[in-house]
Amino acid sequence: MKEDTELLPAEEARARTLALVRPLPTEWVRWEDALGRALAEDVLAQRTLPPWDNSAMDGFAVRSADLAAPPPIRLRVGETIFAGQTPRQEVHPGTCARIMTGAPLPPGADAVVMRERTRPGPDSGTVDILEAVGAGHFVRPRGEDAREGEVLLPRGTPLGIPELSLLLGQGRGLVPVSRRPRVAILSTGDELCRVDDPAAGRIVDANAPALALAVQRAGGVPTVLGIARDSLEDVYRHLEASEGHDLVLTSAGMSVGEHDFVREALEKWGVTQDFWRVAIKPGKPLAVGRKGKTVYCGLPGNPTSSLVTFELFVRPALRRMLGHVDVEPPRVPGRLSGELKKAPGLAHYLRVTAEWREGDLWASPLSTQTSGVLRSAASATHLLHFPREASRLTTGDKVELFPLSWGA
Ligand SMILES: Nc1nc2c(c(=O)[nH]1)N[C@H]1C(S)=C(S)[C@@H](COP(=O)(O)OP(=O)(O)OC[C@H]3O[C@@H](n4cnc5c(N)ncnc54)[C@H](O)[C@@H]3O)O[C@H]1N2
Ligand code: MOO
Repeated sequence: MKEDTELLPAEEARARTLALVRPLPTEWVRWEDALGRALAEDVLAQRTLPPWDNSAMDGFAVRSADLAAPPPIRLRVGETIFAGQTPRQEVHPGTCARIMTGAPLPPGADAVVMRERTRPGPDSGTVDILEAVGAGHFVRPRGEDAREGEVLLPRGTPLGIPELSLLLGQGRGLVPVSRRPRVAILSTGDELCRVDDPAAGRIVDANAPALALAVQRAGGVPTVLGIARDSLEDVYRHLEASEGHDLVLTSAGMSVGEHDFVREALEKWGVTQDFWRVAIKPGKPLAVGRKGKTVYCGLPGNPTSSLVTFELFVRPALRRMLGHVDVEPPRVPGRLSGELKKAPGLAHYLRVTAEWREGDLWASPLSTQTSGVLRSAASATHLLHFPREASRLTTGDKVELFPLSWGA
């Protein structure tokens, strides 16, 4: 890979990463597997919902014209209509029907008076209506939720619970979505051992499992390829198992140390590097490239750096593969609680805890911000963006906060 000493601004690095990925091919999945994914096609309504005008309340279906006189107005009560029944009688002038929520409005009626606004009449079979209501009152009109043939939800719609409920209401248990990205994860480092095979003097590989969880939470299917030793040959040998994946994440070996072989191994494996090194802290030595349809992200080894770069670059790429339209990391306005200083040049993404106070989200940076420390990532709720060229922020300054997707 070509040495490139230019540091890319984070926004540009994200745009270039996103330019390498496309939504993956469509598959039809059952609703249980669709939550959090995005619609791969426009979905048309195949039924009109509600299928008929129906009552929004338990009460009486009336002719609004009967209620022109000052209340109380006495009406004769005909049939009782429950949800799921078909009315058998027309409501004639001077009469009404007892009706339950969801039951179809009987012919002749054009409004519903809720039960609490009535009282039984003196004669059985009569009711006194205590309020005058206009046509349409407490009537849920036919087609209010959906009309057959119209676009119910457009392609790219994120499938949350109401969207899936809407599709289920249409009788659709199968949903078109982009297939889940297959993501290979490779840790590198002579110092590493596996968590189920710990060795004295070694560092347990926490990055690959953490990234696997992050991939899973983002909607991808992770495969951990193991731990490669710090040699060109061993990293290359492990990369052979990355064939057939949509995305490959490597961890560590990205810097300029004498054991940092990952970029060289990626180049030998045939990956064309798009960029290396981003003007951010943590996460500066990130590299992104492509081989065929597979995108390779070389993440820095420090555990916090690997999670932050996942959040800022990898997760948006996974979201695009999953067919989401809105893929930028979400951000919210906040205010800084505290003082911050740095040299211009790198944008810092600080681990903060944020709480709502007096109408603002106040962010307090956690005391340790070094990339090697995971403790502060563990208690952080947001990342605070301290812009590249800024050198000082003080209490009350407006800041951009990135809510973290990695927490519980
Ligand atoms: N001369 C320079 N040195 C460094 C620079 C630089 O610009 N010039 N950049 C620093 C930055 S920033 C970072 S970030 C790190 C990234 O280094 P690498 O990606 O090469 O990662 P390593 O050096 O191999 O490891 C860093 C650190 O993380 C631990 N680690 C690695 N893998 C795992 C894992 N799977 N699970 C848990 N912990 C892991 C590793 O033991 C090291 O402590 O480079 C700086 N240096
Ligand atoms: O950018 Mo590195 O990720 O500070 O430690």
